[in-house]
Amino acid sequence: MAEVDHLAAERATARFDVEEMKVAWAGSRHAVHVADRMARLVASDPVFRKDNRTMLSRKELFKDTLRKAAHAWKRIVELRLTEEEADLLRQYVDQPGYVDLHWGMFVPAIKGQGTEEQQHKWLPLAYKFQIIGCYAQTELGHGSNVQGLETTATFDPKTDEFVIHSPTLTSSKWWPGGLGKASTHAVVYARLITEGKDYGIHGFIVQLRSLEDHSPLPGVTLGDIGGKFGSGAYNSMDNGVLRFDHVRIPRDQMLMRLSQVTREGKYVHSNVPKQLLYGTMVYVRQSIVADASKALSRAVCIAVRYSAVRKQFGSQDGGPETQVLNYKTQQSRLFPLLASAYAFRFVGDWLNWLYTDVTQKLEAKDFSTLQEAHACTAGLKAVTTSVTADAIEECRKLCGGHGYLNSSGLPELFAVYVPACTYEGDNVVLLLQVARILMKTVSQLASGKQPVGTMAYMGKVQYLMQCKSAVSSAEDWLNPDAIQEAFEARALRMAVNCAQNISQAASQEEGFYERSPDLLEAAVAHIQLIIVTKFIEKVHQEIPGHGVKEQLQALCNVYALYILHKHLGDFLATGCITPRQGALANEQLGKLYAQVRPNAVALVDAFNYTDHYLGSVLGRYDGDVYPALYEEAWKDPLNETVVPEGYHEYLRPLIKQQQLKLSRL
Ligand SMILES: CCC/C=C/C(=O)SCCNC(=O)CCNC(=O)[C@H](O)C(C)(C)COP(=O)([O-])OP(=O)([O-])OC[C@H]1O[C@@H](n2cnc3c(N)ncnc32)[C@H](O)[C@@H]1OP(=O)([O-])[O-]
Ligand SMILES: Cc1cc2nc3c(=O)[nH]c(=O)nc-3n(C[C@H](O)[C@H](O)[C@H](O)COP(=O)(O)OP(=O)(O)OC[C@H]3O[C@@H](n4cnc5c(N)ncnc54)[C@H](O)[C@@H]3O)c2cc1C
Repeated sequence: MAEVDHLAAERATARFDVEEMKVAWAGSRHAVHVADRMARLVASDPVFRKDNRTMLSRKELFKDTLRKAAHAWKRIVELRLTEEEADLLRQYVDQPGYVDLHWGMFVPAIKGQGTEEQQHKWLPLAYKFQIIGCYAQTELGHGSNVQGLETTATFDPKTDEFVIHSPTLTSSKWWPGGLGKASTHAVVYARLITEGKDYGIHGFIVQLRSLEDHSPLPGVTLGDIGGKFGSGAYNSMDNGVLRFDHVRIPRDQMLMRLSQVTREGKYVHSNVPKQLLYGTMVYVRQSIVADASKALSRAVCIAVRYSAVRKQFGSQDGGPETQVLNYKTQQSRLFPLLASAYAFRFVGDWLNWLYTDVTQKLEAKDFSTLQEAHACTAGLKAVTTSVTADAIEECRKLCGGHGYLNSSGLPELFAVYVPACTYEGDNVVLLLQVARILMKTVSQLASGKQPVGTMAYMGKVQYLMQCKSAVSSAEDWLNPDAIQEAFEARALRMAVNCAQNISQAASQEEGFYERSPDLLEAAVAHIQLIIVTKFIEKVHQEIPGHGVKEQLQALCNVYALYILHKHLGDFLATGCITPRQGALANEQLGKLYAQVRPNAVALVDAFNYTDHYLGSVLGRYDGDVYPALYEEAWKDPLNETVVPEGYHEYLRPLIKQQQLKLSRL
């Protein structure tokens, strides 16, 4: 802990119990305790140092990632960490690497799509790192369109094997994390062909590299796809390319939980929806929502603390300069992001609950909630990642010039985070999936079918299509029912408008295609409603700790009214509220910002991040920013010598030449 706390005065103005807010943020006292322990374990270990990361070459960075992953594993084994502790430890190491895909996709794919026998065979190997796996789905030619993948897996009944082949250049697997250099195995998605028939995409476990010397197995060509956006950042990951030339694998390496190929080559599909093949993606999408709140809260923590330290311009009478956090513009840009971090945290918890519930139902062969799980994971993944990526960049701007320095932590955080808008489903593609489900739900309303889950509000169609908001003062917008009604009416009316427009087209498909920009907006409105609803529900729960509930209430209102203000066009165009009511919402928002202001630093302290995890001189807990910035600059390799390399080759001759010219004049 720092000797002098430059943010002490800020912390003293907090009107709530920060320790209890930590519990509300983490989910339980146990969660705070474990996270704290793991974060400190990582921060105190020199192997996990990361302040020099942006200065390493790609090769050095990759080797550093291998070293950290091996050391993390050693610590996990030595300390006999539980699964929960090990996950947290990896999170705090905070360096993308092959282990993310090994634990995050390879293992879940086998768990979700492998038979019990297959799980029994492969999972122990993966759990002990006797094999390292990745998830090889995307190809050079196709990523979003999974049904369009080209790799083939043709069954050969003579040898009881599948022949895995890449028939074209565009069928090369392209992007899988961990594939380029680290993985020994992959779950490969390929078109299953048996008895001359193409049965579409299925998963297969394929060994890629020797377990003795790591060389590629015969028929396998593979490597890294090259450098990516930003210095350091996601370049620690070996995203890879992979081609197969008639590689043979035993039949029992097809993941056979959902469908099987018999010894004779008969294709048998179990009586389950074929979309269960996409289960690993659904699992990862729900975890990405929780990750969004982590990335967003990190950026917000840096920007809030620095805005409290940074001062610009004096008062009229030459008094002390003003903390930039006191500028209303700074507050109106920053506090909605702070509120969004909390909103995403709580909707992430809810989504995790939904996912667990759906998984239990699927195990009991109840598939009724599959569509709800798909719509919520796809939509929330899309909205939370898009907002977070934009917000990290906004936090960089909120930190002025210093935000552009690598030592602020923000450039790297942005570069690591921004592909989340693309991986696990491009956000536009995912929102169009939500829109399709919305249109299906609207079309079923006429038949009297009652929508369920997060679509249930659509059942109130008669009321929501004609209701008028009763808000008549700014304070009325603090009523959760007023907020809920406005968001429900906006989402439903946008969906119904789209459905009406589509119905006028020559065909449903053509109408959907023509109206897809409007459909995106309708999907976003629906997802924002879910986030607002889950935040309101959270605040309705019993929340212990002095002032904690009040702060969360204020943040919930900030989130909802900020969205209302930002998307005012939607609310006005659908007639849910009047321009005057829109103005009242904005007035209330200003009052809420004033309420958040004295609590802002304490609200980011409640994230409980160590300085190591934040990785930012601007976001330091003690607020002692300037000496740290100054010191950090000297660590740059350019400052290793006073006279730079290249001086004698390029600078001196140039200067001397000009001096000579001048002396001749
Ligand atoms: C750390 C970073 C690591 C990154 C890793 C990666 O990126 S890995 C790579 C990540 N790659 C990607 O994320 C690729 C993104 N692309 C995709 O996920 C799919 O290609 C697609 C969903 C866009 C279309 O799929 P399609 O052409 O097969 O389907 P369709 O549109 O014709 O709809 C047919 C029906 O299926 C339903 N349904 C669809 N999905 C699901 C689901 N998950 N669950 C349940 N249901 C689902 C849909 O609602 C519809 O229902 P209806 O109306 O019949 O009742
Ligand atoms: C960092 C990173 C890690 C990754 N890790 C993995 C991994 O481990 N394993 C793996 O298999 N894959 C991985 N991927 C691949 C990733 O899943 C795909 O890139 C992603 O699904 C998007 O597909 P695409 O690249 O084909 O984009 P495209 O679909 O080609 O997108 C291009 C543009 O077309 C638009 N578009 C596409 N279809 C439609 C449509 N129907 N309607 C309207 N617009 C459309 C998109 O919005 C986008 O603007 C990774 C990607 C990245 C960037």
